[in-house]
Amino acid sequence: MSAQREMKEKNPWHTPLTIIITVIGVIAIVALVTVAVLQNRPVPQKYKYGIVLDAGSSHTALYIYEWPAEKDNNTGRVEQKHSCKVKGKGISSYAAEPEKAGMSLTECMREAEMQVPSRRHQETPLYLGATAGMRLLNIENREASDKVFEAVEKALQGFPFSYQGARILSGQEEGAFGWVTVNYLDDRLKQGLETTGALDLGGASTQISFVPHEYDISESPSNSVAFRLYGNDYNLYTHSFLCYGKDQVLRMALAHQTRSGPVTMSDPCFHPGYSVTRNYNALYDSPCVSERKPKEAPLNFTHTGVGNFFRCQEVVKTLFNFTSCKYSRCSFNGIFQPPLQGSFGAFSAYYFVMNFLNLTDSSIPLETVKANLANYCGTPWNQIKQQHPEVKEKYLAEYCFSGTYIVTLLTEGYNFTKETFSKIKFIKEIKGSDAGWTLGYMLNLTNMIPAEAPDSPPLPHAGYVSIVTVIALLLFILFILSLRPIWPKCSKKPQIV
Ligand SMILES: Nc1nc2c(ncn2[C@@H]2O[C@H](COP(=O)(O)OP(=O)(O)O)[C@@H](O)[C@H]2O)c(=O)[nH]1
Repeated sequence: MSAQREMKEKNPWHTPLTIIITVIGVIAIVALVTVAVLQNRPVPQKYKYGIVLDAGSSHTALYIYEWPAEKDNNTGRVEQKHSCKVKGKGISSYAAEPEKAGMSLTECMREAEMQVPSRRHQETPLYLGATAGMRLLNIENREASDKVFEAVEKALQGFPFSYQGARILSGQEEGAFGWVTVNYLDDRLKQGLETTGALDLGGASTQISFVPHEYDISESPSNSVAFRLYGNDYNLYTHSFLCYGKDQVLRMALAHQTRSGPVTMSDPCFHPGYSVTRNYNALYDSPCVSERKPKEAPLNFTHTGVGNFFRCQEVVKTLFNFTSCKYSRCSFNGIFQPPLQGSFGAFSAYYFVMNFLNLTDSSIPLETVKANLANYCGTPWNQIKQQHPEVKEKYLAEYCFSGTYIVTLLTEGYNFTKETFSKIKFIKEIKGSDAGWTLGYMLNLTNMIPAEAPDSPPLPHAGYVSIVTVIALLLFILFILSLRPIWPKCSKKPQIV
């Protein structure tokens, strides 16, 4: 009994100093790990927002973008949260009644108020960018264009967002920002990968943008945009062809075929059996065709379809001028274009048309695309209407023309061959965000893409916590080992000193 008590008293583990040191050691380690975990735990995500209105020639669309609030210092990913198609036509069509241009935006703006949390309203930038429709109105009637902008500004300022202005984008900006959007969404910029070219087809203009190999920038400075993004330099070639969007090019095709002012016109770009009455004044009411208006023409003409893809291609080809080129090489209309490079993303009306025609699959050879179009154009109008009762007649009637124009523009205009044609991907969106200039525009205006690569933390959160835990455990084991001289000896019999 007394020997046992003596053993207890002499057990070095039971000295008050050892107990205190052990307890402090354990508490310190637990505290260290807890602080590391708590400090670095993922907090519930908070977002910031930006709104861009794309005032196109045929319609206006509103896009809401969001990105993690704590990472707006250039590292957070910006994504499209919501989009809204404004009912009615593009703002340029309200030249005669500008207030209605402003009013037309109200419904989508109200949606935006609901989509963006109210505590973020005041800090959310709101931009409106107008493209070729307003470029044309500005050429045609400057005063009317200014009035439309006044009405739109007034309407937008009535909403609680941080209004940053409405302006017409230059064709160069439209092309370049479309390219930024596609490559940003594909993560090509941050990773410094080879970039994808961008092909955008609107109603009133069309853009081509890509980074060429060995491009001599001095040849045509107006077609070049230099960027430094995430530490990489890009020399982008871009060109916007005003009047070569699909609605204006259709006007040009109709103008070409009615230049003698006939009463009836047979059009290979429309289906056999198609027939509508068109008004000469309405057709020629655009700067893209106004100079071609026949001197003498009746009020109306009957537009009938013949449905012949190859003859339609001949009509479309007459709209491109291949005769003069003062550069080493040109696309058409005397515009410089370096050799095509790499893969391309084709969006906007390229996608609408090719998707309707079931021709978005890049593995379909160019020859098959043409054969399918020839077959489609030759199908009687009645049959087409029966097959697609859900599609708006205006769109439906024009797919033969638009498809023929797309193929002709790409091959004859931009010089895509049967090999390079397969490098075009017809896309609507990338990772949930629509392809188009709006995202690139906002990223640029909010400085969300830095010129230099941002410093990234050396370790991700999980790695950091694991390392702290492992080090803490090692320290604890080391501490226990350091107490070895005072460990009790291992023996069956209690040792009595
Ligand atoms: N088939 C089809 N065409 C569309 C649709 N939405 C727009 N478009 C057409 O696509 C073209 C692009 O229009 P828009 O963006 O307003 O032109 P931009 O301002 O010249 O770039 C126009 O010819 C529109 O008629 C759609 O949902 N389906």
